[in-house]
Amino acid sequence: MNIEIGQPALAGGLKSIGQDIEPSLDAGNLHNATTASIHSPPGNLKGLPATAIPDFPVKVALLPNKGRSYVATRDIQPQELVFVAEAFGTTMCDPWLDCGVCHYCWMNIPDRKAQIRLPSPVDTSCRGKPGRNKKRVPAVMVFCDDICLQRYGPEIAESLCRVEQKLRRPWNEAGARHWKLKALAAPKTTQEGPATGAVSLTPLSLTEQHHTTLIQQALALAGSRKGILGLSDQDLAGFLNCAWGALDSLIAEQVSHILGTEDPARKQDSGVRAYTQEQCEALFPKLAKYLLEGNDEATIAAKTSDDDCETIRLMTEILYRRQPDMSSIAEDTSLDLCLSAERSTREGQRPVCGERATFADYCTMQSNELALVRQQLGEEMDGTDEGRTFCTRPAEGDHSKHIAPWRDLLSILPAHLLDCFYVYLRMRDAYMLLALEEEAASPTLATTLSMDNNLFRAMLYREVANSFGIRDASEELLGFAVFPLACFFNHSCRPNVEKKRRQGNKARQMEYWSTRAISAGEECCISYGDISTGWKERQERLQDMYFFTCSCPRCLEEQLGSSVDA
Ligand SMILES: C[S@@+](CC[C@H](N)C(=O)[O-])C[C@H]1O[C@@H](n2cnc3c(N)ncnc32)[C@H](O)[C@@H]1O
Repeated sequence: MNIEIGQPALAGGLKSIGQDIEPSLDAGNLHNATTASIHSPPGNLKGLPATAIPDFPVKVALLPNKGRSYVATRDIQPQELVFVAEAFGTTMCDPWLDCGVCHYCWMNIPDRKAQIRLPSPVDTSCRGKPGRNKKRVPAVMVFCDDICLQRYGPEIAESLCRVEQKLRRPWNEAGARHWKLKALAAPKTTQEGPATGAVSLTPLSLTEQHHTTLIQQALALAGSRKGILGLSDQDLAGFLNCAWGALDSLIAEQVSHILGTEDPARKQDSGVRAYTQEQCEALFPKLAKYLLEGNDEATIAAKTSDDDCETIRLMTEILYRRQPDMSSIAEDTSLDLCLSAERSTREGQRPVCGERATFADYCTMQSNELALVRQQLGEEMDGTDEGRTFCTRPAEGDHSKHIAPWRDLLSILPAHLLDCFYVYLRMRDAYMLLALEEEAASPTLATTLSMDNNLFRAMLYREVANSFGIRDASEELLGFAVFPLACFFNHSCRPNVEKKRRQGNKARQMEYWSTRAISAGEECCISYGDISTGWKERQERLQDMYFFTCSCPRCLEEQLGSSVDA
């Protein structure tokens, strides 16, 4: 097996391929940097062979029009090991989950008899309500042996299987009827007058606002699809914060109805459950039905797609691996996306090391939210500005008139965002049901799986253009992995570094080797996938998948050649 940077995992799921989109603020601020600044040298190599990389050869620099990049701290010889990184989050493609590829080391399992399959045939983890039989669930993760399972983390593996089980539960019309949306009008004070466009971008203040107020604010920023495409980076981030904030506000409102927490008397009476299992199971399907189809007559998607499950598995693994460094990242879970470029620049100055990555390192990676939203919307519009139309007839018996403002917003949102909403609702549904099952048994689970839109987006849009495809010897794509500490290797069509996955029990580690002599101060680049194609094809692919065009010496030569030929 070898590994190469590949299509972002979302390419198969939420992301659909597009072209010719301007770089966003997330990447843009960094790209516009005018001076190259070289940052601190790397730290030690805890957990990795200390002697492997003497006199650490690379450090992070901020390069004009390229963002952060690794550059050589000294002359590097050909065939030198320059960096080692360990995977932080991984996700295996659906067809491979259950068929002899180890979830820890990604190798074919030589000894099928010794392999470990999770969940075990009788699912002891499925606690459910007292009196319910323990269910048999399909195996979704396979490990070579107990060593691989221990290295991966048995608790994480078990939880992933349980999340998967919830994700795969069917959402059906009959089930959704167990919950009627009980949306209330926005408080009078916040409804007065149209929004001015001066939107507060602080997520904390957003979460406290009523969803209809947030919708007004979003629509004041952009009332059409064309309007969204025309927004500055700052305003697009504000628009997205309002749209996502409205979704969270609506979810919080519905959850508080179900849990009875809007009623202080019921809240105090903690011994009595204010909700039924059916109500809880119906909540998110109902929301999806109203919001994403916008039409009470339509049917809801019965099951989460395999691709979306892949994305959610990756995020769930990251959430679990976040635990040890959660305290240091507490502030960052409510990221203001507008600040992400500034954050990234600042954090690029931290020492880079070969240590095991943390969630903070994950958040240091470049977010590609604005670039992807623009790309997807531009492609979808394809010259027209027509929104979707929704059935506006209120459903009988439902308090849907307060949901109606959603239709104005939903009719102009990029389809990509609706797909993200759907995945988010699926994820929140799975996490809520698991947390309710576990409320007595595992108080930590609710904390681990607590999720809001800021955390979801922080994880989702950093995976985009930063994950590596994992391929076997025959180039079959097995899955994706994120190596946050290696994410500063920029692309060149004439790379001077190549990556090789380690073998055996270090197979989650990636080595980066120089392919030729590199001078001190020179940029160290890998190639993002296939570079055997022609200049035009390469540029289209890089723009499409990574939001930039390459201007390496080879590209400049070939571009010149093609214009001379023409
Ligand atoms: C894996 S990240 C590399 C680190 C990134 N430069 C940063 O500051 O976080 C990939 C992103 O870096 C930028 N990038 C990589 N190679 C580039 C190049 N040759 N020219 C311009 N931008 C590049 C693109 O924005 C791309 O989406």
